[in-house]
Order: sequence, then C-alpha cells, then structure tokens
Amino acid sequence: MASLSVILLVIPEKLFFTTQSLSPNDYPSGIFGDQASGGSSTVKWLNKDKSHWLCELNDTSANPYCSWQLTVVGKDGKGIDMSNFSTITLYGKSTGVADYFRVYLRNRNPEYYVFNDTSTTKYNVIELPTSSLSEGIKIKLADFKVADWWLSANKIALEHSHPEFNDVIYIELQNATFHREGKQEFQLDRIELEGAIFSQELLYKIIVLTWISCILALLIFRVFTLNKNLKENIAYQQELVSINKLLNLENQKFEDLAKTDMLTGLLNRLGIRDILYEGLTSWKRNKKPFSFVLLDIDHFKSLNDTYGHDVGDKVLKTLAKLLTENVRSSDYLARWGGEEFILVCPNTNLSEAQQLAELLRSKIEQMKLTETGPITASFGVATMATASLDSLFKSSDKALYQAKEQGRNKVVIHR
Ligand SMILES: Nc1nc2c(ncn2[C@@H]2O[C@H](COP(=O)(O)OP(=O)(O)OP(=O)(O)O)[C@@H](O)[C@H]2O)c(=O)[nH]1
Repeated sequence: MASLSVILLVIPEKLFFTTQSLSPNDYPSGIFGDQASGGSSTVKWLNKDKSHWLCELNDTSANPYCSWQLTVVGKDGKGIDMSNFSTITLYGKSTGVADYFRVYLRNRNPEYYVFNDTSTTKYNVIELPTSSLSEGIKIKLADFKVADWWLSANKIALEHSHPEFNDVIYIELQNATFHREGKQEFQLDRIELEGAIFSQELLYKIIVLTWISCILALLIFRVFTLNKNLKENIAYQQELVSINKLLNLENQKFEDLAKTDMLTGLLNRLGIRDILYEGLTSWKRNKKPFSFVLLDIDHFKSLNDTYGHDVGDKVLKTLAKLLTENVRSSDYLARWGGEEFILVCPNTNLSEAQQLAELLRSKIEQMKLTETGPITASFGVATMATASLDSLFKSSDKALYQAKEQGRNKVVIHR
C-alpha cells in the first residue's frame, strides 16, 4: 500500500491524461458574416472540406465580424462535456491583416439557455495571436472568460457569470475585437482536448481514502480475529474446566481406590487414617469418648489350609458384609490387615463399644458359611484415655491378645 502510494505520487501526471481529438470534418460547420447585424463583411469557403475559409471584413457596422462555427452536437443531442478537460489546442493556419483572433466555446445550461435561441448559449471567449496557430495553440480552459456583452445582453445572474463547459455545442472562431477591416484567411485542421483523469487533488484524496479504508479494514479484521480467538480461548477454557472436572473425578476415584481394601470393599488403613485424626482432635477439644474395637478371625490359618485360600477370601468378604450390616452408621469399619478388622467408634464410651463388640461376636458365631461351617472371632476393646492414637491401638490390641489367650470367641475390654 505504501509502495503503491509512492508510485502514484511519482508517476508523471501525463499518464493520467485523457485526450479527445476533433476534426472539422466530424461535425457540421458553417461560416457567416455580419450582414444580419447590418454590416457588409463577407466570408467564403476556400476548400471542399470546409476547413479553410476567407474572411473579408468591412468596417461598415458597429461590430464587423465574420465567423466559422463548428456544431459539436452528438447524435444524442448533447454537446461536448469539456468540464473534465483542462486544455484545448487548435492546429491550423491564419494569414492576413489580423494579429489576433478569438475563440468562443458556447455552452448550454437550462438556467440561461432558451431552447432554439442560440444567442442564449454562454459565450466563453478568449483572444489569441494568429501567428502561433500553425504550431498549435494550447489554451487553458481556465483562461477563458465569459463575454461581457453576452452577460449584459442576456441579463445573466452573477452566479452564472463564470465560464462553463459542461455542454459546449459550438466551437467558433472569429476575428478579434480590433480587427475591423481587411482580409484574413483561416485554416483549422484539428482540435484537441486534454485533461487529467485524476486531478492531483483527487489523486491525494484517493490515496488518503484508500489508506483510511485499508486501516479500517485492518482494524475490522483485527477485531474479528481477536473476537474469534477470544471465543476459541473461552471454548478452550471451558474444555479445560471440563477436563479438570473429569480429572478431579478420576483423582477422587483413584483416591477412593487407594483408601479401599480391594477384597472386602471396606476402608483400608489409609482410608481410616483421617477418621482416626478427627476422633483424636474431637477428643482433645471436647473430650468426646472415642473407642476402638479390634477383631481377629480365630484359627483362620487352619481354615485357609483346610479349604484353600479362595475359600478363605470368600469368608473374609462374607464377614465384611456381615460387619457392615451390623455396625451403626456413625461407626467406621476398616480391614486392618490379613484377617484383622478395626471398628472405629466416635462418641462411643467403653461400655457401648463393648456391647457393640458383643453383638458382632454373636452375629459372627451365628453366621452361615456353607463351605466351611461356622467361624468365630476374638475382640479387643479400648477407649481413649490419653491423647494418643498409638496407645489406644496398643490397648485394644492388648485386649485382643487377651481374648485369644482366654480361648478365643471372646470380647475383652482394656481398663
Ligand atoms: N484367604 C486369605 N488368607 C489370608 C489373607 N490375609 C492373611 N491371611 C491368612 O490368615 C492367616 C492368619 O494366621 P495367623 O496369624 O497364624 O492366625 P490364626 O491362624 O487366625 O490364629 P489365631 O489368630 O491365633 O486364631 C494366615 O494363614 C494368612 O495367610 C487373605 O487376604 N486371604
């Protein structure tokens, strides 16, 4: 865009020029003297093409004249719109007594032109030296002025007193003001109109407007892409959020799995850990009773040995189910390891824990096991006396050991 602007600015103005060439043969032409206004000046053609004529002026009227007139009206009835041209060049020859001649470019405009009254066409006029006609006289349209006599004769309003070239219907050559007597030959070969397609001003305007349009288009494109990126980012964020949710769920799943004993589905040691700390904290803060029931299947080794490990596993699962069904919703049951289970009882004193252990012992004893026959379990019960989970566990383990010692299938409490 910048390079294009530079190129447009440095390109020679001529490249933007448009030209139109007129030959007197292309349009009807006519010659006339001043007899109509009482004079005796005459004019006659000197060739068949009507491009060469002789004017003989006689100073017998107020304004002696003779004219050559080219009627440049197209088939559409319109004259030539010269408003886009900046110069008109006349090529021809003139010899005789006169140094100057005048050119009229006669324009129509409904504001002052009366239909069929050719005298109401605006007389844009300029007087030029006859000598330079052979080299081509280039005249700037801007140098034309409107004939004063025409303005007065037609009482033209001030706003229409400037030259106009939008509908020129006659190009006319005449003797100049001070040539009143004598012979003058004219020859007109060619008329050339020339003008810039773009004026320098328009070119600058186009460049500035193009820049503004490009910047605007760029801004709109930028806003559009930013918006698109924003939407994509939001969608990506939402995707991340949902992935995170999924991952959290998965994490939770893994966490739950890590805290669960695979065989029985009960909590494992890791799973019960937080509950133990909560119980300890609660005991420390409010001295709320907190008890443990440890239970261990009796002679499980011989059960395994007799019926096999798989049967042993089934027994462990059945027992876990029975225990789950018979503990309170406020208690926490976990597999401590092997054939050993722990029941953590918040807000439960020693006697309540003992009763619970007794109930479980009795349920286990009565449990129906088709493959092995009945089993029993021994229980050690303890309640928290000092702020130590370790000593609570040791106490209940000690009580369990005593239950085993006392013949198994027993509940022993640690006092
Ligand atoms: N089937 C099965 N057996 C297990 C599992 N974990 C531990 N055991 C077995 O449990 C048995 C425990 O035996 P011991 O510690 O000697 O105790 P016990 O035979 O129950 O004897 P007491 O506790 O003194 O009544 C061992 O033979 C272990 O192999 C398990 O997940 N599945």
